[in-house]
Amino acid sequence: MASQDYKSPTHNDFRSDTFTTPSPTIIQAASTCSLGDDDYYEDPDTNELGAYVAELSGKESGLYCVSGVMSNQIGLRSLLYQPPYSILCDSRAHVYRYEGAGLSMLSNAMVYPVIPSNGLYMTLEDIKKHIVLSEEYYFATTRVISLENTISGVVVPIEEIARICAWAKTVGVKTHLDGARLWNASAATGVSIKEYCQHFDTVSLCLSKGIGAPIGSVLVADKETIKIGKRFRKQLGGNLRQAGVITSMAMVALKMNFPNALKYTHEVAKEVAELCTKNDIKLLYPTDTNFVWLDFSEQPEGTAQKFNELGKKNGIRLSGNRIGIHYQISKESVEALKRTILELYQK
Ligand SMILES: Cc1ncc(COP(=O)(O)O)c(C=O)c1O
Ligand SMILES: C[C@@H](O)[C@H](N)C(=O)O
Repeated sequence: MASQDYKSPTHNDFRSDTFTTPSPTIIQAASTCSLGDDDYYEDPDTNELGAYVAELSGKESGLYCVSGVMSNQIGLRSLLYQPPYSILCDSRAHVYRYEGAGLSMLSNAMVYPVIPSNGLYMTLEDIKKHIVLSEEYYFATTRVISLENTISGVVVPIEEIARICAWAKTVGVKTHLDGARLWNASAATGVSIKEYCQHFDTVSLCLSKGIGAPIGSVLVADKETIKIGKRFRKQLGGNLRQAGVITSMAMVALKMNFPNALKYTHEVAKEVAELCTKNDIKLLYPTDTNFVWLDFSEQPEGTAQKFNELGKKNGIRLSGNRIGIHYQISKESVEALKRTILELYQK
């Protein structure tokens, strides 16, 4: 279901779902947006978006942030007091690997990265093995467990989330969810955003990926934590003036695309995964949502580069072994992708 009212310039871009572009319908929202000053929290469209996402998540309050990095870093910082302290997360976590070392520079936090024993997502057993609960002066006591769902496109089971967060509460550790693609987890499992979010103290929800908004994320939490987060957003220069220009578009995108546009991307991803399986092409992770991961570990050096070049020849954009499907990917691009994969493996 590529967006019916327009063909995105990124209809052939499989590098990531961050490449969704606002359709005319989404852009149109900006022409009738409210123009309040969001530094005074007086912009109706921005307040409405925060309240709407908070309602979906079952949290008291939502704070609009201009990026997922900002909402993650504010969410985590708002749960931390008096360093030294540590945050425990998956060794692949975005908050640890791809946010400019924000945890060490903005939060002065140590990070304990954990390689999940099942290779897919951290379990409570993994966490218990690596968490530091001692208050002894030797240690940076773990104050927050940060999960990511989906992680590498894999859905973390709600049962595991419930176990981890319930246990964290018993030992006085806070929990954050990087829910950049929680929309995808919900669309894939039918578990509501609210059911996922109820377990966490803070949740960051991106609107600029599969949802298709041009900019932004929303951090949701209780009122007190969001009040603390507002100070950190101000410090980061994240308080906008007439934010309605972009939050109006985000609201339209969210209402238009969740969950059906995401379900479509999951169907396409499964179709590509099935082609691989049928041709004995190994995948690195299960295709739970909108990412297909080719396993290049047994392929010759330079396979990723060769894949990108073959893609370019076939008119599509690739970025190594991770294939990202977004709702604006065209059918002809999917066919070109399939041809490219079969060419790469000489099938
Ligand atoms: C899992 C995850 N969290 C957070 C982010 C950060 O979002 P943004 O690029 O909007 O800062 C990304 C990247 O897009 C991501 O993949
Ligand atoms: C690379 C990373 O920052 C981005 N979030 C992506 O998944 O494409």
